[in-house]
Amino acid sequence: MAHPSVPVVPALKDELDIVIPTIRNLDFLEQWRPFFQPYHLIIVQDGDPTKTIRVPDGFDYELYNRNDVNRILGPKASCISFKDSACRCFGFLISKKKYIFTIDDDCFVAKDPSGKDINALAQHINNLLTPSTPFFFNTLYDPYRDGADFVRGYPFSMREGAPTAISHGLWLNIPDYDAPTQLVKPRERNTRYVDAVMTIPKGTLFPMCGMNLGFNRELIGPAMYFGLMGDGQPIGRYDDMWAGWCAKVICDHLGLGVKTGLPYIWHSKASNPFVNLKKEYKGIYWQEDIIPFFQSVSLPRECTTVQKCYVELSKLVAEKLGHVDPYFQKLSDAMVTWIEAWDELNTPSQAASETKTSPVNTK
Ligand SMILES: O=c1ccn([C@@H]2O[C@H](COP(=O)(O)OP(=O)(O)O[C@H]3OC[C@H](O)[C@H](O)[C@H]3O)[C@@H](O)[C@H]2O)c(=O)[nH]1
Ligand SMILES: [Mn+2]
Repeated sequence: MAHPSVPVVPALKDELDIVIPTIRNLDFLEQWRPFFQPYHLIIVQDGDPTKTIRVPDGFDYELYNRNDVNRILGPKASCISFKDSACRCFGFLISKKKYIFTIDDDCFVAKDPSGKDINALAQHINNLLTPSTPFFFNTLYDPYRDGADFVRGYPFSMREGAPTAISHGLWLNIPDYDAPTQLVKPRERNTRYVDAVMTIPKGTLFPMCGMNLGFNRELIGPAMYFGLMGDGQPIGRYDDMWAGWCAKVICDHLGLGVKTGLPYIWHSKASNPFVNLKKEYKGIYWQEDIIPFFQSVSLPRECTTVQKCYVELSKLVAEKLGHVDPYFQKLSDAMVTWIEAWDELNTPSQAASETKTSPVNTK
């Protein structure tokens, strides 16, 4: 029990950045203020860099537009998508913190069945700070949660679990459906609140959605590249999917865990299914080749770091998916550029020299 006179410091206050990709004013932050205000925000402004993005007063943030991306990365900026939410991964790159939470600007505070506001950030932090169980499924779901445990038959030698790299949250109201599903079910809303957090078993892929996502940047950051999407690219809305597939095979290889389930956010805006179909359609049939590729990936023992795994994966992408479309050679090259940028920005000497055009705003 915290002593009343000692202020409670929010968990990971100085170890976590909140990354928001945006093309609009960030009024949505007003609803998140009780939960987000103590944390530093990294706002990645997409689209026209001359447009001013309004951020509510009282938030500590840094804002990067396309001019900043080009200035900081130089030629390596080619790996950061333009006019697609995939641009958010620049925020992952430029951050210096151990943890990241990323959220879309049309995601609001949801209420649990008791009517209480859900602090999605606190739940992600709890998910990330407790182990995962990728090697043996616990049928009572998250065994580290209050009121739960490992069930009978769960090997005691495996109850220490694995470090959690990713925490994948869900959405009430507008579900993250692909365009064909949106088109045939335009009025479907997700009203089902499932009170569970599960570890995605080792060897199983999953469709990672970027709108309500937390991860440990030190464990898996270099794999969280959201690919080449949007302007000038033949595909969109597969940014988070690509990152999730790459990250999951690397987590499996390195013995790290990925959780999905709580927390929920309230996803308020359905994007246009016709526009989405134009962005997605190649991905819808390419993924019939992409998924078997990721299911077949076996990374060599010498790949002991995320960077080594990722570069090895980029070679396999070119080799095994190059026949699908020339895009995959471009993507393979961009994956290597991303790792070069990651290592360049995250070596102490270089990182310190980065300056920001937009002054860091304090409360
Ligand atoms: O060109 C753009 C368009 C949007 N953004 C920002 O990205 C966030 C998501 O945008 P939005 O909510 O309009 O699209 P959704 O269809 O709901 O997004 C889902 O599917 C695509 C992605 O995978 C995304 O993560 C999913 O949530 C929002 O913050 C926009 O401001 C952008 O940066 N550039
Ligand atoms: Mn949305």
